[in-house]
Parts: sequence; C-alpha cells; structure tokens
Amino acid sequence: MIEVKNLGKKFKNFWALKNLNFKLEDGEVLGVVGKNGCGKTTLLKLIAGILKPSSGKVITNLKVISYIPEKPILIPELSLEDNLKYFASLRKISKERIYEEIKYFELQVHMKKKTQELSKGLQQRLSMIIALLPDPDIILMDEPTSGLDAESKKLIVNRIRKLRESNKTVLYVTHDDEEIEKVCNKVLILDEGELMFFGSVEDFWKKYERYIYVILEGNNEPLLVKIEELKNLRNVMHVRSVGIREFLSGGVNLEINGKANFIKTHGD
Ligand SMILES: Nc1ncnc2c1ncn2[C@@H]1O[C@H](COP(=O)(O)OP(=O)(O)OP(=O)(O)O)[C@@H](O)[C@H]1O
Repeated sequence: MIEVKNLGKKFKNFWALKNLNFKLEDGEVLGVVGKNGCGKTTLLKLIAGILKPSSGKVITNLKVISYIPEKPILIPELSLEDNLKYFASLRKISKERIYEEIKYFELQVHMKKKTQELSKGLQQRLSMIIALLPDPDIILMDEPTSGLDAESKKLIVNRIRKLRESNKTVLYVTHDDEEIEKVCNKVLILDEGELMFFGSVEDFWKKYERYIYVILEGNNEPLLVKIEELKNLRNVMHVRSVGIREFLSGGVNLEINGKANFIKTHGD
C-alpha cells in the first residue's frame, strides 16, 4: 500500500506539485500521465525518497523500492555482464536469479558488449534487470518504454504485467495510450502540478465520456465524436478508439475535477 497525503514539492518559490492525495493497494499498476513539466518525475522521486516533500507525506508499509530513471544509470566502460555482476554483488543476489532475468529479457547474446555500445532498448532492459534483482515491493519507472524498439517495449510491458500478477506495486510514467489501457489498472493525470484525475481507466471514461474518431465517406479528416453519436452518423468509413492521452491532447480542455468543456476536431 502507498498512500500520498497532501503531498507537495516546492523548488525555490515554485510549487512543482501541489497537495496530491491518492492511495494505491498492493498489486496495482498506476500510469502517471501529463504534459511536460507537470511534475511526473518529481512525484516518482518523492515516493522513492530521492526528494523530500515540502508539504504532506508518503506512507507505505512496503520496504524495498526500486526507481528506474528515464536515462539508465549504468557503468559505460563495463560489459553488460560486468554491470550486472557489480550491481548484484552490492545486494548478494544469486547467479540463478540474475540468469532468470537475463533469459527473460533475451540478453544472452549481448553479455560481453560494453553498455555504451548497447542500443537504447538493450540498455533499458539491463536497467530493468538491475532494478528488479533486489525483488522490490514498489517499482517506480520514468518513461521505461519511451523511444524504444518494438521488441524491447514488448518485453518491458509484459514484465510490468508479471509484476502486477506477483502483487508488486508499480508507478510508471508513460506517454502510450495502449499501455495505459492494457497494463495500468489506475491512471493519475497531472496538470501543472495538480491532480486532475486519479482512478481506473473505466472511471476516467465514465467521468469524461467516451469519444471515438470517425472518418466519413468523402472526408479524410477524422472527427472526434461521442460514442453514442455514432448511431446518428451516416456514411461512416472508419472508426477508431481514442486513448486517454490522445483525448487530453486532441483539443479537449478539462477543468480540474470537471467535465470536458470543449471539443474540436483532430488536427485543427
Ligand atoms: N531540482 C529542481 N529545481 C528546480 N526546478 C525543478 C527541479 N526539478 C524539477 N523542477 C521543475 O519542476 C517542474 C516539474 O518537473 P518534472 O521533471 O517533475 O516534470 P515532468 O512532468 O516529469 O516533465 P517531463 O515530462 O518533461 O519529464 C518543472 O517545471 C521543472 O522545471
């Protein structure tokens, strides 16, 4: 369990996070969403204990916390294998446990390569292993899949699912709507340091109403419409769903704790 109570962070005279309140149970995966600079990394760092709160507190009964920063922290001159050996030696992790993760993340053939020579995806897989070796109860990840190749992304997303199945608590920053819908059971939306929404994906759509994109015959421009309006439309050529992030960035203006207050068509 993690409970965040009246949590705030001030840098000089600027509040990067203001009065956040939410609670996560064990085994929940929270997607942290919001525009650049809205305080996502600050929130993870406060929970990790890297930053001290300026107001409020983080309460948890869980002991081992792993934080995976956006840019992996690895020793560039050492091989993948030696990086793992080094980090494992700090925690007395068994060889079997290390090999289990190497196999899962399909890194066997890259063991002798220096980490500075590895692609971003391989570096991120290695970073995940290092963070998971101590068997953390809470895993905090800052955009773990952003800008990665499809294979690395798949392995990381599936590993997050496995963490959820083994009752771990995961908070991760993501810009990917598909991941939010498929991996996260809760979503937290920040807007300029304030909590705009916290709850399940289903509750988000209950609150803001579900929208879809439709393409009508003779018009290539997708239209954003409420799902129940579909039955009133003629000559529909194509329909596709809208994810939370796309919804937020597609011209929909949400008031904090309010309803969507205007809609415009995609691409305007
Ligand atoms: N150490 C710091 N000192 C001063 N200001 C900071 C510090 N760390 C973050 N900030 C500011 O706090 C705000 C929130 O930053 P944060 O990195 O948490 O945002 P973010 O949502 O993670 O952004 P991004 O999506 O770009 O990574 C930003 O305005 C940032 O400039």
